[in-house]
Amino acid sequence: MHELGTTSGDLAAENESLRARMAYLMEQAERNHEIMRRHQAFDLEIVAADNFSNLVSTIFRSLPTISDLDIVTLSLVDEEADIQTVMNVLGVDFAEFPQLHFVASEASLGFVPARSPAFTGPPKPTLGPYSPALHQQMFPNPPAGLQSIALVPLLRNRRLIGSLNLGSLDPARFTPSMGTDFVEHMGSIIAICLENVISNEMLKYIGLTDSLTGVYNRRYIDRRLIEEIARARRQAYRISCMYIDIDHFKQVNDTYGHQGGDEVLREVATRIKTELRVSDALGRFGGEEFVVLLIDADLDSATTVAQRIRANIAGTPFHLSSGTTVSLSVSIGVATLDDFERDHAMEGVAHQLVAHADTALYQAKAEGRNRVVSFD
Ligand SMILES: Nc1nc2c(ncn2[C@@H]2O[C@H](COP(=O)(O)OP(=O)(O)OP(=O)(O)O)[C@@H](O)[C@H]2O)c(=O)[nH]1
Repeated sequence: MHELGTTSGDLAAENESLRARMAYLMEQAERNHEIMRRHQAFDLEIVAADNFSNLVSTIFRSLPTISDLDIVTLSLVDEEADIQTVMNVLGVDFAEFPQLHFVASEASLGFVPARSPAFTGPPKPTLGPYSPALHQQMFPNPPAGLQSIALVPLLRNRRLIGSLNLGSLDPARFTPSMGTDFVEHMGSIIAICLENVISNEMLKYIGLTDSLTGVYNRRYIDRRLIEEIARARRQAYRISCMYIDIDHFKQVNDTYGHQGGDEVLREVATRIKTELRVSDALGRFGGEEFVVLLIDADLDSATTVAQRIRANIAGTPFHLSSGTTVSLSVSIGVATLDDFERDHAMEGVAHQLVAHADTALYQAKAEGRNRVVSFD
């Protein structure tokens, strides 16, 4: 009897403990389910991001919340700074993303020893304590009290494209003994999304720019002009246009060959750009003609900028890679949008603005070249 009583008491206690364990497991399962649900929602969100800015801002905004992290940063390999060039042209403001930085090589991410011919397998995530000396590059502005970190390699076709860097104030959040499946999965989705948006942005860039000089092409300038006219009307500011043509460019080609001509075109584009504001847009309209849209500039200020460009080109000879030096000049026509044009259709106004600048350019050529003429 006594034994039986003890046994049923034990059973009751065991039952109780099993129930508690069960409840705990259920709670865990629910929590895991919730985490999975949030991560799936995050995956969908980043897959839907249609450009570079949207993708990185989603990562930096959502990942700390859904993964309960204190800092998330991203290091991207950009060997020739192509990604940065393209994103700059497409208007990405990197100042908005202090958690994003670029490195010049895969090796500088630290996953692959710099000189390691023996390296074969893909790099694995690094989990463990945060060390300011080791992780300064990944966390340039770490939160106070950062304790543990996970550096997750971003791989595409066995190529390391970057590193997703996660940090926590909790020392137990990432430890070397932890499994890495979860962060690897996260890294692989982010890597695919990054590669996709970067390729898309590259295509966009190619469609809008001139491959020889890297400045915008005519298609972009035509489209941008319409947008700027609409904005200028709403916000009541002036836009002006410059038509620039290199004088006697045919002689450059005839004397120094097509390659010499191409070098001159690149250098002219670079010099024009140095005289412009970032809000202005420079395009090559084919051959040796460039067009500049000057935003928030009246005829006087546009003419002043044009004179600076003319003086820059005429004042400093061009050094070609063959060792030859060429002296050049440009002729520039300048025109501005007048207030009365506000009532006209935008396409017509855009066309007229460029045509006026072209007429002024024609006059500059007729008057002897190396000069600026304003349309009035
Ligand atoms: N190198 C190079 N030359 C080009 C390119 N596109 C057009 N050209 C050349 O640009 C020259 C334009 O010459 P023209 O239109 O006669 O004018 P110009 O010699 O500059 O004379 P003015 O404009 O009257 O001062 C031609 O020789 C074209 O072959 C290009 O992409 N690269």
